[in-house]
Amino acid sequence: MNKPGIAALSSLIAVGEFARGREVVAVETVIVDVPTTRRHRLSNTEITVQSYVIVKAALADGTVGYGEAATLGGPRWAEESVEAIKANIDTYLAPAVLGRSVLSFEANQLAMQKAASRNNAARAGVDAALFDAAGKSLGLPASQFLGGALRDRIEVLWALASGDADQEIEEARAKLAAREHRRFKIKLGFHSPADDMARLALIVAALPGCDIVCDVNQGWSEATAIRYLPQLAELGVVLIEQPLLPGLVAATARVAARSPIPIMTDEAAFTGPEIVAQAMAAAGSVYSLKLVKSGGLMELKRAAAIASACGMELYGGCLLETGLGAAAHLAVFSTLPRLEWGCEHFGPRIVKTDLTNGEVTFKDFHIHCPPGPGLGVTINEAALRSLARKG
Ligand SMILES: O=C(O)C[C@H]1C=CC(=O)O1
Ligand SMILES: [Mn+2]
Repeated sequence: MNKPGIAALSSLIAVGEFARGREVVAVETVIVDVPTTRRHRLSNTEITVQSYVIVKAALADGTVGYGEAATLGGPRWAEESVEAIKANIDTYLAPAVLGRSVLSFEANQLAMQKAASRNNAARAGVDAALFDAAGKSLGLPASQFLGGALRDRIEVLWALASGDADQEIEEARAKLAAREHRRFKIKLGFHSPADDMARLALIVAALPGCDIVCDVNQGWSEATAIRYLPQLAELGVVLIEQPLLPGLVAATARVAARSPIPIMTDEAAFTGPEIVAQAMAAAGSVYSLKLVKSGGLMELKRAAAIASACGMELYGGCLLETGLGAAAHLAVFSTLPRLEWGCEHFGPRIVKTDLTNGEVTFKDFHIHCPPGPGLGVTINEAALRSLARKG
């Protein structure tokens, strides 16, 4: 059987009346450096400034869409840095989608995958801008292209990550009092395990009734994880995220087998085959969904389907995105048949200046999906200009 090429598929769809005027005519990028409200520590990096690449896609009909590619601490959380993301979008990904119909979502993603392998955050940034432009041009929310929304709000967790228990308790109490968050993620692995346990015990005692998730960001060995599992269980921790290095699949599976607390796979699985490998090895029973891992909105929805089919529960992960990146995730999360663990898109509140005009809102412990066309957010152009990296 002859397989139609990407170009042929794209033009097949592009003959439709809806495609007219909806060709991508420009893709521009800018790096922004956004200070955070406090130091955010992980086992292997820490930040006081969050850097993103903001992607602007323009259509022939004059519509403009925006997307965001997030990083954490330079090329530390993952291999992509904002400098590399910008260069690879400008040189490879933008030319791959220019001239194509913005409505050819699958063909555009395939063209980007052909132009650059991996580069998931970069592809996700362009993909989000295209979904935003497509939705704004047609007056439809991006979730409509993904099967339509099943929910308009999602329970949202807040991460405590200064490393100072007193500060963290005060921060959590303020979030509780404002009825914004009642689930908290504690970052572990930057203090000694014994110090982390003492810090965790103080936080748990100060927050009765709150769900506590611990993210080790690969900071422990198998032996350390096994040694501290009983204490984590005793403290009532509900989920342990990425305790070991991604390559330690068998060791993580042994930890999972002894753990009364489910293990969540984060950095260990970006692609579909990686998700399947983790699930088949029994190394994780919950999967953290992130655009920077999956490379696009449709791809993120596929990752959710793969993880679910393997029996994993789903958690809406983040990389401290602004309202723009959060909205791109919410467009997908809102359409998922299952999202057992809610999400953690606290990013718009940890940055000192959000890049949107506040369409993503936090109320009654939920993040509310912005209902407008495209990703449902508009860009605060003055903030974008003032935070854009110069030179
Ligand atoms: O989960 C991560 O590993 C990355 C990031 C997301 C939330 C947070 O506190 O850190
Ligand atoms: Mn994580």
